Amino acid sequence: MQIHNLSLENTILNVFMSELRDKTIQTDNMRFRRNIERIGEILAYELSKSLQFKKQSVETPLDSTTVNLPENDIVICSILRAGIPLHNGLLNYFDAAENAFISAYRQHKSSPESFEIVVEYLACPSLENKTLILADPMLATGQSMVATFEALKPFGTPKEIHLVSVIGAQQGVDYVNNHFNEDTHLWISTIDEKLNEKGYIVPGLGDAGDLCFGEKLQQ
Ligand SMILES: O=P(O)(O)OC[C@H]1O[C@H](OP(=O)(O)OP(=O)(O)O)[C@H](O)[C@@H]1O
Ligand SMILES: O=c1cc[nH]c(=O)[nH]1
Ligand SMILES: [Mg+2]
Repeated sequence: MQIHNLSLENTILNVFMSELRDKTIQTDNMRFRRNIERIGEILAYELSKSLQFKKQSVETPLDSTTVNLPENDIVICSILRAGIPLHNGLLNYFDAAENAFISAYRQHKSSPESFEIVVEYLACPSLENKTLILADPMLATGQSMVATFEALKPFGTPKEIHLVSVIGAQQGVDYVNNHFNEDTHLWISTIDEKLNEKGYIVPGLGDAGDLCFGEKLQQ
C-alpha cells in the first residue's frame, strides 16, 4: 500500500486538524462537520494528482486551447455515519463521481472492549474497472474499512482503490496495509500512536460520529 500521510508537511490542514481535536472547539457540531468536509476537499485535491489525465480541447469565447483532464470513472463509497461529511468534501471536488453508501458499525457484545463490525445497509453502483474511493474519517482497528471492502466485492473489480481517512492509529494502518494490495493508496491527514482498550484512537479526537451528529444509544 502507498501511504500518503499529509501531516508530514506543514500546511493549512493543521488548523482544521487541531480544531477537530480540541475538546472545546469540537463541541461545535457544525464546525466539526465542516472541518471534516474541508479535509475531504484537501484529500481529494492530493488524490487527484494520482489520477490519469488526458489532453482535451476547450473553446473559449476568443480561441481554443487544450487542458489535461482526469478520465477516471470515480465511485466514492462512504461508511456511515461519520463518513458523510468526508463524502461531501470529496464530492465537492469530484463533481461527476458516482456514489455508494454502506453502514458499518461496532456492535458491542458482552463488554465495551469487545465488539464486531456489522454491515447492514449497502447501496452501490457497478465498480467494474472504476476508481474506488473508500472514505471513513476514523481508521482505528481498520476493521470497518476491510469489512466494507469485502462487502463491495460482488459489485465488480475496481481498476484502482484509494482509502481516504482523517485520523488513523498505527495499528489500523498496519491492518489495512496487510489486507489491500500494494497498488492501493491511503490518503490520510495524520497517523496517531495507539488505540485505547475500547478501540478509540489516542490522542485522536473522540467519537467522530457523535461529534458530527450527536450521541446514539448503544444497540
Ligand atoms: O477502524 P475501526 O476500528 O473499524 O473503527 C472505525 C469506525 O468506527 C467509527 O464508527 P462507529 O462504529 O462509531 O459508527 P458511527 O460512525 O455511526 O459513529 C468510525 O466512524 C469508523 O467507521
Ligand atoms: O477513536 C475513534 C475510533 C473509532 N471511531 C471513532 O469515532 N473514534
Ligand atoms: Mg462507522
